[in-house]
Amino acid sequence: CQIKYVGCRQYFVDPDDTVCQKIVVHKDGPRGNHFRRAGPRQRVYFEPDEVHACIVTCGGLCPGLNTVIREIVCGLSDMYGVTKILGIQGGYRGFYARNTIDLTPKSVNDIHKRGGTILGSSRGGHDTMKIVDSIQYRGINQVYVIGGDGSQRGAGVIFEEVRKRGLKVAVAGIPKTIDNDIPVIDKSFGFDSAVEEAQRAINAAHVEAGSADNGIGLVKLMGRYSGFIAHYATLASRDVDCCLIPESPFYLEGEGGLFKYIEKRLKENGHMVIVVAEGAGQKLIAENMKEMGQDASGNALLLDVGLWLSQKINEHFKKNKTTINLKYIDPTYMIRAIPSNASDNVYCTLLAHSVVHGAMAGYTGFTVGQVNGRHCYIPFYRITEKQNKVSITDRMWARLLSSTNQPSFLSKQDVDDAKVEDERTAKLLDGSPSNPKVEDKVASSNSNGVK
Ligand SMILES: Nc1ncnc2c1ncn2[C@@H]1O[C@H](COP(=O)(O)OP(=O)(O)O)[C@@H](O)[C@H]1O
Ligand SMILES: O=P(O)(O)OC[C@H]1O[C@](O)(COP(=O)(O)O)[C@@H](O)[C@@H]1O
Ligand SMILES: [Mg+2]
Repeated sequence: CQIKYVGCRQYFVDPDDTVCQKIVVHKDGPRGNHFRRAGPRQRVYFEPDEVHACIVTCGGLCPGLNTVIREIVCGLSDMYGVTKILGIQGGYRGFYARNTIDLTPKSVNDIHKRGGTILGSSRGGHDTMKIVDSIQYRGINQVYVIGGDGSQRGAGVIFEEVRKRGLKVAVAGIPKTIDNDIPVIDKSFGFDSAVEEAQRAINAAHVEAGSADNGIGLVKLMGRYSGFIAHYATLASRDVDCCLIPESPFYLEGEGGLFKYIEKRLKENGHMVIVVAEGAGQKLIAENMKEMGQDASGNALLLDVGLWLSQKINEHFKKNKTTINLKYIDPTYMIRAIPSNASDNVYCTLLAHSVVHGAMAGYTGFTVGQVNGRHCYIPFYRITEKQNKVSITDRMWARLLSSTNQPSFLSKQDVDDAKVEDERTAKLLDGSPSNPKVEDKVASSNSNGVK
């Protein structure tokens, strides 16, 4: 089967092309992992009229979800002439407990202008047997899962079960996470939009703080285990005096602590802005509050660091008989609910087209992602074995510290621990040097040897 509109041979990707995970290597060192390069193949595995695709969105919202849905539908339809595309509503549990909708280029035409997901999403409800029964019963042979680390783990077990049953089904993921906590890939879609939108909240905090005596603007941003939004929004803004993230422990009292730093900034400048990622300081808060448990997907429910910090700062200055004006802004869900910006829209389009090319070529058990600027197919297990975190020992975090002039809050022990953790992560993600992975093809996983 051939791709519809392709006129020139150069457009196709050589199936043996690979993308290397490590771009900076020692001249005598190992070359590291390579992933299959994404893109259209001259020969594809599925005939368009035999394809029955489905799309599901799982986990929290993220700008760009609708763009990815739109471009999978339009990519399948316009590039390959596929007509049967099903939208699974309400996340994984939608496979067995909810309605489905038919998706056509016409029905998805305008959706990229809207935030959220037209399919709905949910946490929890991943029942592998019921999901694969539903895939089998409906005759679905391409499954597109748009979701974060949890969803990709879910896609991984669906892929295993599909393989066990010998079904001719391609299972493919598109990584979604506003927190940018998926490893290996350069960044996740929606992240740029989130950082841009966060600027509006930081600006407001700065205006409020600057207009009052001893004004303090405190902004909480998302980031459960990874503080990338707070980190990048701080670097982008230049109005932030202190950024607190989950990866970097901090303390309040004494020399080198947050209170002393606030006192110094107020003295120097008369006002200050603090950005805090929602997962920051959780250990510190848990010392005086009860933990909150877990959500339906097993993610930790967080204590509200923004409210807690506001209260602690207010108490501290009251005790010191200093009047301050603290304004706390929590824009988290407002940021998550926006449509994606222009650069994310382009990124979402490329990801969607790349994943369609991969599934049509018969690859399965992979997530599409950009690695060192090139799109490629990454086996599920490579991105689910570790979370992407801000490295507090690398130069990007050092740039932030020099831009805010905040104390590092870290002891030598903290830095040594972070270095050990960074090395462990690098080893785990690098794995053993290998040939291109994703050798899993729908055909080779089919015990009946179809095609
Ligand atoms: N280890 C896992 N195995 C199977 N399904 C999982 C696993 N972890 C999470 N899921 C499912 O993936 C979906 C999304 O997970 P969640 O953690 O809420 O969001 P995200 O995918 O954005 O990280 C949920 O329906 C959840 O049940
Ligand atoms: O209130 P909800 O929907 O559970 O979402 C809160 C969480 O969702 C996130 O935005 C993203 O998490 P996921 O990538 O797991 O969807 C986190 O930053 C935040 O802690
Ligand atoms: Mg997650």
